[in-house]
Amino acid sequence: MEENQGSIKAPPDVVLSDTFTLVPSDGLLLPLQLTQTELLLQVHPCGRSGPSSSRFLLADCIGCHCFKGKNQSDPGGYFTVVFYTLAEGKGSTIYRQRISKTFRAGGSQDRDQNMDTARTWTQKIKQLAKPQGQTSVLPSSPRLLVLLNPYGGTGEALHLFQKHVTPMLMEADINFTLLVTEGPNQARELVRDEDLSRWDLIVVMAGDGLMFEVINGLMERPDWMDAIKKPLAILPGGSGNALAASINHYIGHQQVMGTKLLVNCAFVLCKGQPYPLDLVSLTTSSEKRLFSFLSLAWGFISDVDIESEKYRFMGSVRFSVGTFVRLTALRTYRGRLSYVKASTSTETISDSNRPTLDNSHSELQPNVAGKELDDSLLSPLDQPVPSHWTVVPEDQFALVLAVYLSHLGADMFTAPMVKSLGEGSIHLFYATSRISRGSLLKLFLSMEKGTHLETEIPHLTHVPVTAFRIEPLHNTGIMTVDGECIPCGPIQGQIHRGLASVISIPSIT
Ligand SMILES: Nc1ncnc2c1ncn2[C@@H]1O[C@H](COP(=O)(O)OP(=O)(O)OP(=O)(O)O)[C@@H](O)[C@H]1O
Repeated sequence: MEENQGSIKAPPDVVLSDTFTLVPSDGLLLPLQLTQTELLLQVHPCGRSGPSSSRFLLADCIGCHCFKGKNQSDPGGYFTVVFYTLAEGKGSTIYRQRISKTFRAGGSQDRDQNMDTARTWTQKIKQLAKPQGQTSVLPSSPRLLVLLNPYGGTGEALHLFQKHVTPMLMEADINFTLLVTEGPNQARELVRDEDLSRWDLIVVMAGDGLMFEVINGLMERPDWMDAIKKPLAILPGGSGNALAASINHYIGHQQVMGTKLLVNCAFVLCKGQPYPLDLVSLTTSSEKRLFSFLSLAWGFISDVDIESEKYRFMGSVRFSVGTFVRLTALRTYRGRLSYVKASTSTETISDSNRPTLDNSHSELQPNVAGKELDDSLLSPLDQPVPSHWTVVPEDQFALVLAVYLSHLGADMFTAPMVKSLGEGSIHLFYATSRISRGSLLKLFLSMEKGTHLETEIPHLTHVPVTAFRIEPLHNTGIMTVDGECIPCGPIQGQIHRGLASVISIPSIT
């Protein structure tokens, strides 16, 4: 919202213009104008102190409703407009905050006429508040299935959903069915067997672990090719919340955590459209196939992730505590690492050239052989990697991380080079045992702001790749996929660009 000192200059594209009383107010009639992009309210007549006009962006508007006055003798017609504007909160952080404005139309003695005016404004505001210039893939009243893990993060997901998300969805006229999960794998089995035509959107209010379950459940279906295109949405309710933080970053929102991140993401859910999400197909030596949207970690990062489970009550601080604990007794792991370098043409996708769901232009588009998704870059795990692969000589590693989103957690801006969803690149980081504890500490302390790669860190390598293979020499240690623990052993993967679909909005910057 912007406030101006001068009177409203007549904008060139006025759609509606009238005078209303602001409720509650001192009864003054105030001029209100609706343009294609804004609602402009003249608050005070010129010459009086204080801001004279307020401007609200329709891009920030999630809903508008009209209603009659409570009192039968009141002939007024009312409408309330709800915005989630970017505003500075405590500690100078900028995040979305609710502003609602209620107007009373009382130009006539006839209640029906005043209600007609309120209805006309409501309908026009709702129409113009829809994302403009984009073909909407979702219906105007989408049917949402919300899967919520009550034990994610600090165990407050249900309370946070009811307090912050339910009111927003109601104001945005979005219906939802809430399913609170009762244990691990329930969500995976549900999406695997569900009649997906009942839902327009599957929303995950949890951490990245539940989203991992949902994606793998969809990929286990016989109709996975269609099922994996079902739009997914994330609301942060876990302790890591990497997908939520990454989308928040790509949009241009400031890095925030907790309820601020939740409100930003709930706004995205109300206003968003599906965007392509890359998946990495992972194969283990037991022929098990997994689909990952975030990361594969071996060594320091997965050790911290899993060993810090016991500090879960601390929320995301658990990762910082876990980092200090593990640094004092750093473990290293012997193994081999190989990869296919990404071609330098892997470009950042701006909103204007972003591939649509059906029209991705990359050579990394999913390749379907028969009914299987073909990992064309990979050879079987029990055979050597193809000759064009780069092979890192066998070494002792402190960490190996393959990450495909910008954030590994709400305050872990691990891959600042990732600017948008669906870029088609895996960012492979590895550090050998020669890295010093001091360097590792510096790396993790500066990761919060994403400044860790601004100076060279000896013995840490970063390379963008499209496929990789990790071969631990001993099956000890911890490996995680999207933060979930898997048995440690040989594993390889390749990226499939835009295979899944996730709700986001265009960048605001
Ligand atoms: N009702 C439940 N009880 C116990 N575990 C559950 C339940 N529902 C889901 N789970 C499991 O909990 C695990 C972690 O869930 P989730 O990702 O939501 O939280 P988190 O680990 O706190 O967050 P993050 O993954 O972002 O760190 C998932 O593997 C999921 O299978």
